[in-house]
Amino acid sequence: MFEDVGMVIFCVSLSDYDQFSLDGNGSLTNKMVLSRKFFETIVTHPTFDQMDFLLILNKFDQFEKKMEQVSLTQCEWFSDFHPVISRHRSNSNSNSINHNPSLGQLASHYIAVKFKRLYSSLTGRKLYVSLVKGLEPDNVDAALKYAREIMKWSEERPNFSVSEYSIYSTEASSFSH
Ligand SMILES: Nc1nc2c(ncn2[C@@H]2O[C@H](COP(=O)(O)OP(=O)(O)OP(=O)(O)O)[C@@H](O)[C@H]2O)c(=O)[nH]1
Repeated sequence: MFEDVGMVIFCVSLSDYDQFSLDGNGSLTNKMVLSRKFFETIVTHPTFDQMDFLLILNKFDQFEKKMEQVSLTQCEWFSDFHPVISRHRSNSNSNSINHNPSLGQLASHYIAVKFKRLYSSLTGRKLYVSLVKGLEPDNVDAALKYAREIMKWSEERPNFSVSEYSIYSTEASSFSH
């Protein structure tokens, strides 16, 4: 715990959705569910009250590959993931904007919305999210640049709330790639 913290960057490995680990009570628990529990603890901690949070969804490269082999519903939190897939979807070039997103892109947006809804229900605030490939330095730099921008916005933010445009619904706004 530190004083003068401007924002919290919380990292989650996307590829954890089919992994298991022992929780504090010694029970085998899905690692994404463990991340969610830890996220809930940090988000509701009084030290971070009213603080901006940036969720980094890391290992997007591994995740895209894994999604082709292992269903996201392996994680109980994601049991309602039923994407509508185009037969002409592309799996490559995940950074491009296209109208046929890969399964990995659909799934990562779904996970971002899950965390955004959870965060909003706990704090009434908006969660910022960034998809990251941690082994690509430019990708990490872009996420950190996004974090600096959020801090700047929050310094400049007037004392009234402004509704923001979102293509993913209110809870799912502010999604960085
Ligand atoms: N492919 C890929 N590997 C990554 C990425 N980010 C980190 N890594 C690699 O992941 C490894 C370490 O990450 P983890 O195994 O998650 O480390 P950890 O948090 O100590 O692991 P656990 O506590 O067991 O979950 C290192 O080998 C990193 O190089 C990424 O975005 N993509």
